[in-house]
Amino acid sequence: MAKAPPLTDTRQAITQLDRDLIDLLAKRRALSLNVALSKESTLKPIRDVEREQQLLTRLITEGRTQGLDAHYVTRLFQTIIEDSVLNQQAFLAQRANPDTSKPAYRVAFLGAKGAYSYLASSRFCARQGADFQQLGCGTFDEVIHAVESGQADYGLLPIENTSSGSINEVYDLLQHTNLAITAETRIEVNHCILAKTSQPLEQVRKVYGHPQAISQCSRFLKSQGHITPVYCASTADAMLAVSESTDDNVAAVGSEEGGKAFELCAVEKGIANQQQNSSRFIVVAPKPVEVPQQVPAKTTFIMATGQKPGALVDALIVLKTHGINMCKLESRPIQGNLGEEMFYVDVEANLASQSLKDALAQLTRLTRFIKVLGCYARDEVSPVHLTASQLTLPEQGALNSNDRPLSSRAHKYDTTQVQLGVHTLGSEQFATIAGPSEWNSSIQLDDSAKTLREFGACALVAGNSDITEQQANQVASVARSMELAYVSHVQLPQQVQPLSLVADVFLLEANQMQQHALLTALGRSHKPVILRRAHTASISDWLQAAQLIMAQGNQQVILCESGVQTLETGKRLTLDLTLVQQLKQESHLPVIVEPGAVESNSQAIAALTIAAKAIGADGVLLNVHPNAQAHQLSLHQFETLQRQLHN
Ligand SMILES: C=C(O[C@@H]1C=C(C(=O)O)C=C[C@H]1O)C(=O)O
Repeated sequence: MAKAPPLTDTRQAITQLDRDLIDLLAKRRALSLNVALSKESTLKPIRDVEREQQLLTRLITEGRTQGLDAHYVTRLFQTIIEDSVLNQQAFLAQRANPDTSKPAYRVAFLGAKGAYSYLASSRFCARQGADFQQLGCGTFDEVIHAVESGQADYGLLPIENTSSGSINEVYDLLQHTNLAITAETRIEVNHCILAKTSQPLEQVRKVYGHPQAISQCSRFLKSQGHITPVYCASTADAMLAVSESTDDNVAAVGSEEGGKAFELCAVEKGIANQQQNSSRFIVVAPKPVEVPQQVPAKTTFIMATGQKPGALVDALIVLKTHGINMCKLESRPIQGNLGEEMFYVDVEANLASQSLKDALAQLTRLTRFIKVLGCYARDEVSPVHLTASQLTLPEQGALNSNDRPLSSRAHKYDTTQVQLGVHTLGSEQFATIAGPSEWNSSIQLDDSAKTLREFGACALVAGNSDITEQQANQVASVARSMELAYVSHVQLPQQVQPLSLVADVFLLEANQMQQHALLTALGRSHKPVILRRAHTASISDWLQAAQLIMAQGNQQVILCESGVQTLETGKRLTLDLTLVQQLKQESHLPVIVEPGAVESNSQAIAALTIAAKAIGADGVLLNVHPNAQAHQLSLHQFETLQRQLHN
């Protein structure tokens, strides 16, 4: 075997490479400011998605020749591009507002070093290229006062969190200040349990935290019966309380990064109810700013409509007729005017644009009160997404698709039939694949499987993609004893072969549809694959993913429609049943639907299942559990549904 070079030498070489990377990144950033300057004179928008797509596609191809994975290259460059866009925006915004530029900003925020507001403030200053002079405050009121009195240049206030929602106190304060909103900034919130010493979680007795932080982690904290939550005025206060406590078994809720300011260590990470948890902050200043037209802008205004029926609708129609997109609407009681509401509206438009000027003029005629709180640059760069075909390259040895995709009716006319236990999927009969996503005991799993079998299910699916090998074996043996096919989740390419020994069918999560290596490995296996459509993928992306599997040899692909992302805010999905017909015309692959992915209500799940059958789907995938919760059916509801389906 070749001898490894000395560790210190290799590390030195890596350190040097990292330095070069930093140099290169700084050079790239400087160049992007030149681009911003040309866009300033040509009035071209900062964002150029087409250029980003070309750039990513080229980098992916180049990366591949050097053995770098497409997703790795994409992730890296999405981050680089995000920085480049935000940096260009801040640069042009400063040039448009030269009097705001200073070498250092005094920023007032809630709490002290370590708080999320502190992290957001320092990020805001860094983006503007200014030093951060911190002015920690005890309340939101004090933050506003610090800016109004001239003690601070800017105030930073959290306005909403993806998990706990809007921060009412801040909305209420905005009604009474003359400060303007001049910027927004967003930070990822990664809540941890922070203690003075590294210790097992079981030893922690008390957890200090800001009420917002505690509510964002309510599920985790409830599951830890031995921990009592204690409210503090800010996250920084919570950390301070822990660092000054003589009791080692108290802890704080906060970010790992913030905890370092108090020498606290994370004894548990990722404890928020929502995996993706971010907070949006607004920046307030004495004077409003202008946003250059090349920069995507947002404007916030408040209005009180009359109390007659439809007054709010009338106001919103004004935005619609001027082609203005509203991205947030919040209402708060008007203090002192019982029963009256003030509406806070965020729109994606520049205050300098004619359409917003006209809309606001019309609104002043309709409302009893209206005031613009500010216009500022949008702090959001949604990453460009490449299609599956851009992310993948044909593999050597793979079947050549020519111009007839392997999934198409042009390639094969007859519907593909897949054997699932005793059932033939793709035949005239509608198939039911069902099972619990979790179970408490093997008796419960056994009983569930028995009912499912008795009422016509042909395959058992249990657990989720985190299922352990032991659990998979348990489900497989229950399925076998009931003559049900075992549908197994699979996450990684290396699991495909060992799981093939127990699984009858593989099931992919929607977000795995674009995982090239996994699809390739499944294409080489001999077990049918249920391919869920990614929630943002088009039909052609979906069939491309099927092509990838089929090109490796495995022709047994089942398409599973589990909803596409709508244009609604949040993560709302919609299930387009008309698509089943379209798919069945285009493709010979069997199609099943998963209504529980988009509907939480059991009656709606049942109705969608019946509709799916009526429209020609080959089967359904259902989450069935003895103690059914949202998105699930109880065993009894399953039984009723099956009777309806087979009548
Ligand atoms: C730098 C530019 O501006 C933006 C940033 C890009 C980048 O960092 O590569 C690419 C396209 C634009 O969205 C550009 O237009 O070239």
